[in-house]
Amino acid sequence: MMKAKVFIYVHPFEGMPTEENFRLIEEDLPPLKDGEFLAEAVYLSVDPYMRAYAPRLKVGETMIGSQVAKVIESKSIQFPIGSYVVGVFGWRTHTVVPENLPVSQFTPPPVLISYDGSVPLSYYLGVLGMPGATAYFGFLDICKPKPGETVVVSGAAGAVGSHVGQIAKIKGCKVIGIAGSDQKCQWLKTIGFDFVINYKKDNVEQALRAAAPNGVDCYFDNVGGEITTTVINQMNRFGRVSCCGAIASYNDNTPAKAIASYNDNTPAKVTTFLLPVILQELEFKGFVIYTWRNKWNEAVKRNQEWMTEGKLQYQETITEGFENMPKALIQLMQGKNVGKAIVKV
Ligand SMILES: NC(=O)C1=CN([C@@H]2O[C@H](COP(=O)(O)OP(=O)(O)OC[C@H]3O[C@@H](n4cnc5c(N)ncnc54)[C@H](OP(=O)(O)O)[C@@H]3O)[C@@H](O)[C@H]2O)C=CC1
Ligand SMILES: C/C=C/C(C)=O
Repeated sequence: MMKAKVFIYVHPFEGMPTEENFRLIEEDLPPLKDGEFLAEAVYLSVDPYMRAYAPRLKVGETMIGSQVAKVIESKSIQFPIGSYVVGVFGWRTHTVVPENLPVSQFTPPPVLISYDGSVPLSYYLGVLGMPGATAYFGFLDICKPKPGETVVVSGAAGAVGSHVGQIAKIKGCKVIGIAGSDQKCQWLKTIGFDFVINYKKDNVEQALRAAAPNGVDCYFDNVGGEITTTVINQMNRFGRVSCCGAIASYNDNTPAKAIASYNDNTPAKVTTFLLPVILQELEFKGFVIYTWRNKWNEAVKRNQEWMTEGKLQYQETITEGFENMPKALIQLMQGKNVGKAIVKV
């Protein structure tokens, strides 16, 4: 009988995730029924939404997450043995998957990868996967950048942010990245960002005024909190804000704190960006990337072309060993990843 290693969510998060929030168990897997396949994880994705989403899980449920897996047994014509698949199977080494897995807002159906060996399989969890599609559609469809415009990206050295900044350069924009270390800022310069701000060291308000003396036209927001208030207060009329993530508040459990500044959790502070939204007539749009599920291939194809053309650089932070999933998530929340965070089984 096949056994799976599985991380379950055993203690609800309070603040930063800890190893105690999870327990590693072994699960006996049943034999396959018609229409099912057995997926063996090769790489697992480590994403901020895991911290944000997990409070919706019941204690004892499998942690949510996606993976690239190899089909090692199959009773499904759609998913033959030897093929590779990307699926939201959770933090598990092995999974029996029905080919018609129920779909929800955060759990798209498993997708076969047309894998030719030209890039590592892990890229399908990053630049050629969900974060790559997030950068592509979340920036182009919502910010609608024009050549010559000034674009600010927060969380700039992460999987999504580093990609958005490079698309903005491809589109002829001036790009300012905000990230949490000098090492990250240095890397952003090497991949083409025009200006960088280390929000842990610099005065963001002043540094942004210096980098964008004519104001900001597009803001791709990965973090929320005080950085967002600061950027929105420097936006030009008819500017566009793509509200992608709010990681600055993911470790706060109370809704009031979750929308307020991460430094000064007074709910009143949140109103300080509503006036510029109104007076500058800004477009402010939140999104969940799976809404673009039916156009996914457009992003994969374009991102692949940009990589081949040398216009899109990509970096991963890879942690070895399935048992290190909790550690990798904690490190991501601490800002220790550069580019896409991945666990190799
Ligand atoms: N709407 C959607 O459909 C999607 C949304 N997202 C969101 O996009 C954002 C980026 O995701 P992704 O690129 O995968 O993750 P990243 O690779 O950017 O990793 C997270 C980074 O966030 C930064 N960070 C952590 N805490 C804070 C804080 N308090 N304030 C500012 N920055 C912080 C850290 O970098 P640093 O050292 O710079 O602090 C850390 O490395 C997340 O908010 C995520 O939830 C992602 C995918 C889809
Ligand atoms: C699909 C991912 C969503 C967030 C908020 O990270």
